[in-house]
Amino acid sequence: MLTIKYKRTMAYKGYNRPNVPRDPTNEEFVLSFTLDEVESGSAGSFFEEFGFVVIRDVLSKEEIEASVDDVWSYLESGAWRNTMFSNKSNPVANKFWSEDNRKGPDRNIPHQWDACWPNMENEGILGAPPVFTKQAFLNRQNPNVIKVFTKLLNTNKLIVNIDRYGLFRPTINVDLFGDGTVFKNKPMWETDPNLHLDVNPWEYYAEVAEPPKSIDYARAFPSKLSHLPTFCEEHNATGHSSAPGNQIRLQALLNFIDNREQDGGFQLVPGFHKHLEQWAHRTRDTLGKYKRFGSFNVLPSSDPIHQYAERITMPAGSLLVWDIRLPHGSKPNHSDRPRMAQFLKYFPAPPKGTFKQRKEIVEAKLEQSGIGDDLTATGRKLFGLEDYDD
Ligand SMILES: O=C(O)CCC(=O)C(=O)O
Repeated sequence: MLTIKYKRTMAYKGYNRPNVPRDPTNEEFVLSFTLDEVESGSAGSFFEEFGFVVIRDVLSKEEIEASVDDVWSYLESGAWRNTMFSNKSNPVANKFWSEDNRKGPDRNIPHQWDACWPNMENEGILGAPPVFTKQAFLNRQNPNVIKVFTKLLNTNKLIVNIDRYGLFRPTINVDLFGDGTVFKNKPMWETDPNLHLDVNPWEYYAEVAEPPKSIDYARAFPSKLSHLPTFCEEHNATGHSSAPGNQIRLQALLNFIDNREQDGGFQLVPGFHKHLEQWAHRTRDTLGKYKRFGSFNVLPSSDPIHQYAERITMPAGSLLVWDIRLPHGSKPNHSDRPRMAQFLKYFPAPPKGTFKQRKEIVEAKLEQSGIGDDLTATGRKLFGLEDYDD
């Protein structure tokens, strides 16, 4: 027992945890940067040091309101159900399909949130499928968001992945019927605390680089317009650190409601991007032995790494970007306020023609979303509908 503990602690020898500065104007939040500070490079210097950065005022008040409304509407629509129950044209699904069983719970009646809630509730994610709503697409093509990624990735030829929404239910003083009559604490709505890596560190830092795997976007589902979880994972199949586009890999979220410590939400291990390589070598024959082939690696709750994690709190409308090499995850909600976010990943465009299958699916989903003329020329490239010029 003692030996294992010693070995695990050794894995963090040489890791120097930097102290994350607080916002001098509001101690509830960590230090954040403006879009001008992204331009000037000061946000980038912070990012290099800490492995993450919060950019505030990326979304306008109207965009925040529209996004909050869209997360609730998405919950209510039931569009997060998997294809068996949401795809009318599938003969098996047809047997079960009806307008009634397709709906989700009412945003104003938390009493309904027990019996009917999207899966992945332990993670605070609204169901497994990626989100294809108009507002989610608009946020993905938001010029301010693109500005940040263009600067941090040093290229304007970007692709965005199609990811999900996060919604942590409030757990304190919940107004069950939305009419001020019955209030309950709901500890069972707390999400599981977790730290993980969306990359396989042992593969990323392998002595011999293996070629990256190709992705089947319509994997295992009868209709190419159905469930499609692969979209959320595409950025994780990184392969080796020396592969093209792998020198820096970013993940991000847009935060829609002021997020304080007690609201639960994102946490990370600051500065760990500088230590991951060492850690991967040290843990290759212990942790790595069991998790070798996965690109999603949860760090055991007994691992001392949890003591180094920090909640990243921030105002509504902020964009948080982190390096894929940071162990990260979330902590549960302990307040009367929900936590809401949209997850995003941008990456340099791969060679022309890589996205034939992906393009067909995204094109159909964009049309279904009703984005119409609001799809921008940049959006068409970001979503992979059109190639970038050489
Ligand atoms: O913010 C969260 O709830 C966790 C997000 C996360 O772990 C991820 O996007 O990989």
